[in-house]
Amino acid sequence: MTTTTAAQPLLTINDLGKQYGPKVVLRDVNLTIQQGEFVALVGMSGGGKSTLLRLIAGLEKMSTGTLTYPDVAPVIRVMFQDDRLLPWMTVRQNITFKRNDAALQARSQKMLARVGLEKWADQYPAQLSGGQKQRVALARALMAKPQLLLLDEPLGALDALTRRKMQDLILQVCQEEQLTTILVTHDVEEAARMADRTIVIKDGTNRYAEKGPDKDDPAAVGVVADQILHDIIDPEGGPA
Ligand SMILES: Nc1ncnc2c1ncn2[C@@H]1O[C@H](COP(=O)(O)OP(=O)(O)OP(=O)(O)O)[C@@H](O)[C@H]1O
Repeated sequence: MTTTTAAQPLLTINDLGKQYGPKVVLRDVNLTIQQGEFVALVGMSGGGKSTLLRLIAGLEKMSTGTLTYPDVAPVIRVMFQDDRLLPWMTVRQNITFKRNDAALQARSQKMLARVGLEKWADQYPAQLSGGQKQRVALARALMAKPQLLLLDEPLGALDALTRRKMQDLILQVCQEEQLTTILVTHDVEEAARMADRTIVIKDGTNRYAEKGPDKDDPAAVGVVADQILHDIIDPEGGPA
């Protein structure tokens, strides 16, 4: 997503560190996320990407450092790899939690339309495909009109074609809703394809940042994906 207005920080992370007991998972993370930016976090498995996302979400406390919002604290929603839908509720109930408020019902209708599921509103999660369930999870995340959407491998369990369609849907929705988005992914091509900027988390810190390709040039995605992969595996990598 390309922003046309001058970049304004949505959140700033300074010298962030996270330990679990003696185990240091993150250290010296310094990062600024701009409003409207789509940022991907990539890196080796166990490198601390999801931990960083949970810290940003406020689901865990950092051990050291600060996370500040130059403006007001944004409304944040998280989408995970598993859809976390309630099986005893219909699609609509899963996103409205059975509240009957008229504005909420209207927004649920709009969000279901946005993710292409109006016709599935009265079905139960067990009747949906994996991709459809993730669409419901996306609609649910959007209900609160978040400013910051955190995506923790939400497409990891989907087949390649469904995944590609979901990438496009997420990009479109993020643009329409003017969201700032942080995506954790294992897939370097997904990062290159979706993100304005990809941050490589390595040795517990943010080592590299790769700018996303021109979205109108499909061939450029592969070039950026290769560079991200190189950053991840480069044994000589220094600080960003
Ligand atoms: N609650 C916890 N207690 C102890 N260790 C934890 C806890 N949560 C995460 N860790 C450890 O922190 C490290 C980073 O985990 P994290 O899930 O953030 O990595 P990741 O980069 O997201 O990995 P993956 O790509 O495999 O999902 C791992 O070694 C993990 O075992």
